[in-house]
Amino acid sequence: MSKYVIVGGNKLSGEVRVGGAKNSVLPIMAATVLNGKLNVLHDIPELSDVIVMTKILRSIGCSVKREGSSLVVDSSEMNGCEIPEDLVREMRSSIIFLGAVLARYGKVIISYPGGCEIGPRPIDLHLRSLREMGANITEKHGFLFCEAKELRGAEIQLDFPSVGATENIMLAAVFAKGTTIIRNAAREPEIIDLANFINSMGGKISGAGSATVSIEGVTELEEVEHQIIPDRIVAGTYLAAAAITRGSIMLNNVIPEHLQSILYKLKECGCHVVCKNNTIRLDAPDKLIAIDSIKTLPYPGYPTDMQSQMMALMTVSDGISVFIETIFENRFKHSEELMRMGANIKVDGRVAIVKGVNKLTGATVNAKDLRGGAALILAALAAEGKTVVEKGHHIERGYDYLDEVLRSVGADIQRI
Ligand SMILES: CC(=O)N[C@H]1[C@@H](OP(=O)(O)OP(=O)(O)OC[C@H]2O[C@@H](n3ccc(=O)[nH]c3=O)[C@H](O)[C@@H]2O)O[C@H](CO)[C@@H](O)[C@@H]1O
Ligand SMILES: C=C(OP(=O)(O)O)C(=O)O
Repeated sequence: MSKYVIVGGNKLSGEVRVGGAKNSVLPIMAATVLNGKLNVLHDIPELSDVIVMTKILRSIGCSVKREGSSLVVDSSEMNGCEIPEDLVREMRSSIIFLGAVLARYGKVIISYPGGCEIGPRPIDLHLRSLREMGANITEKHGFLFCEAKELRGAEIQLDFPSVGATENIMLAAVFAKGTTIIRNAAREPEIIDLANFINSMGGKISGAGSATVSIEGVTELEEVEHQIIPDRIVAGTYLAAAAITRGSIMLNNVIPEHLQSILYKLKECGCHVVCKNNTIRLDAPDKLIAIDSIKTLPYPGYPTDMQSQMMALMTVSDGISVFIETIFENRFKHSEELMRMGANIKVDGRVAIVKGVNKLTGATVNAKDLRGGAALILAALAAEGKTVVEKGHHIERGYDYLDEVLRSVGADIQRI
């Protein structure tokens, strides 16, 4: 198991190119089963989640080849609909095979998904919606047996704008008879990327990025080549890394519009931020100002996936910040580890109160989940002395070459 050893105190300075978004790549990889043809995907990060997705695709007969930063998936020889349980339990996104394989094969057997422990992550909205489209789903011994001779278009009202449920419905609806309308759909940029991918193959999806998405069923899809959008959370994490070290950074290959809620908070804590075309430059102040409150919300609200990194930043700010986590029930596990480093944090259910301290001190800490792990790396960059962040595999689900990238902008960090 990997760990990261960091000696804090270096101001970061330099340029970083941001790669493709994990949360776009994973559903799009699942969507490659749809066309039964060649799919060429560009800007694919080297993440452990991408490796798991690759193994799943291969297990059902697809060929997957990495060519530099591109991935070539040929789904013409797909010959199975049973998704291996050990792989499904490794990550949440495996559940997106539910809609994709059902659409292509008319049948799928899949277990309940695993992933980071950040609170309960039910899939009731996914299942209810697919049932509304005519899927017959039975649940037994932790497995889902789904079948649909023909899926039909339906008007689906989501109780919550779930990212995964919106994606599963979009995928299932691609070949459905008639039109499917999703109301209260998730509006994340990754939903638009998935829709663009499907439309490039000949699908008919409109409204992605708004609360109402409409999918008209088609009968066939073509070969496709697609560029994945840049990862807004990775971008936000590197901006926060520069901010916590009182440094500066220039990010290339970003879509500033996707980071508006994050940039707004970084400006509130005193950072100077300039966006120009596909770049963002951040210069940090000598002393960060505490942000009054951060409430996580579905896009375009402040993302839950940037909550822990911003908390790391607030541990060394001037004043008190309140965090309200509305998306996941148990996403403050990093706070205990930050406290080992000298942070002053009180957690009560979904609320955390952070009182800024003058300095953090290096310690041995555990990454408990992906973004919480990233938050510990950020804290370590600012802390006095040496920090060891153990259980680095969580971090490698979402950040590739993290140590190399941070070293290239001046950090003292080693991956062991
Ligand atoms: C691979 C990927 O894209 N992951 C992202 C996706 O996860 P994911 O797609 O799992 O997140 P959802 O938007 O579905 O979940 C948000 C909330 O809705 C609840 N819920 C969801 C589905 C359901 O059937 N029932 C239900 O109650 C969840 O428990 C959670 O509390 O969006 C999250 C919220 O922005 C991000 O943190 C994840 O990084
Ligand atoms: C929670 C996350 O991802 P996943 O949904 O893949 O677990 C995340 O990216 O922070």
